[in-house]
Amino acid sequence: MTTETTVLPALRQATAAAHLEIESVMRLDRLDSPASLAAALQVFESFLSACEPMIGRALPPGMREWFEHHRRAGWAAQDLDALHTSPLPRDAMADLAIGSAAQALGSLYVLEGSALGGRVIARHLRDAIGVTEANGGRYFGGRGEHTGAVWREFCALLDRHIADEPAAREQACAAAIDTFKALTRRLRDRLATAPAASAG
Ligand SMILES: C=CC1=C(C)/C(=C/C2=NC(=C\c3[nH]c(/C=C4\NC(=O)C(C)=C4C=C)c(C)c3CCC(=O)O)/C(CCC(=O)O)=C2C)NC1=O
Repeated sequence: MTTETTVLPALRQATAAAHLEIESVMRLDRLDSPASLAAALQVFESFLSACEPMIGRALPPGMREWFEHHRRAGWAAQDLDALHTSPLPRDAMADLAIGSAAQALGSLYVLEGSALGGRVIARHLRDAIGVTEANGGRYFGGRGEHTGAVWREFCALLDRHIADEPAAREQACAAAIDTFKALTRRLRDRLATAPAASAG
């Protein structure tokens, strides 16, 4: 038995640098036109479409049903449709291995954590470029007023389902770092080449 009762502080600490790095690439002020929003959404849609099935297969069985109700790739796809933007080609995500339950939990920490920005981002999209849930803001608007409750639910499930041993925590932390890095790389590549202003 360890005395540490939650894996969350370990995940936060392990991913602190990777988190800062992604924030420097994915700043809100870069979502300043429908075209730049669409470029970012292409990356999130492609990333989630590849990661969610990997995570779903590897999660502890007791978490799979919760996960099925909280997948978000479809929201990003819906937004691309509303913005008349094609999805990117399917991504094999060869640089991200999610094989164990601990790895799936660590990776899902990153995806669920990112949803915490929902309300801030929704307000920004509405005020800056007139985007609402109906015309491209479904993914970033996220769970709205339920955001905090879903996050607390996820944190409780994380603690319940992670094996109480150092190796499981280490795997979860490594997978969380890898998830941040894989997404950061794709955002950096896409946002470097995306149009800076609205293509109309
Ligand atoms: C795209 C814009 C975008 C924005 C502007 C954004 C904003 C916020 N992210 C937050 C927290 C987290 N964010 C991440 C991961 C990513 N953050 C990112 O920006 C990207 C891209 C990520 C990865 C997918 C994680 C793991 C946590 C949990 C940290 C924890 O509690 O352990 C909070 C809450 C801050 C607080 O109240 O503590 C806000 C406001 N989220 C976005 O996706």
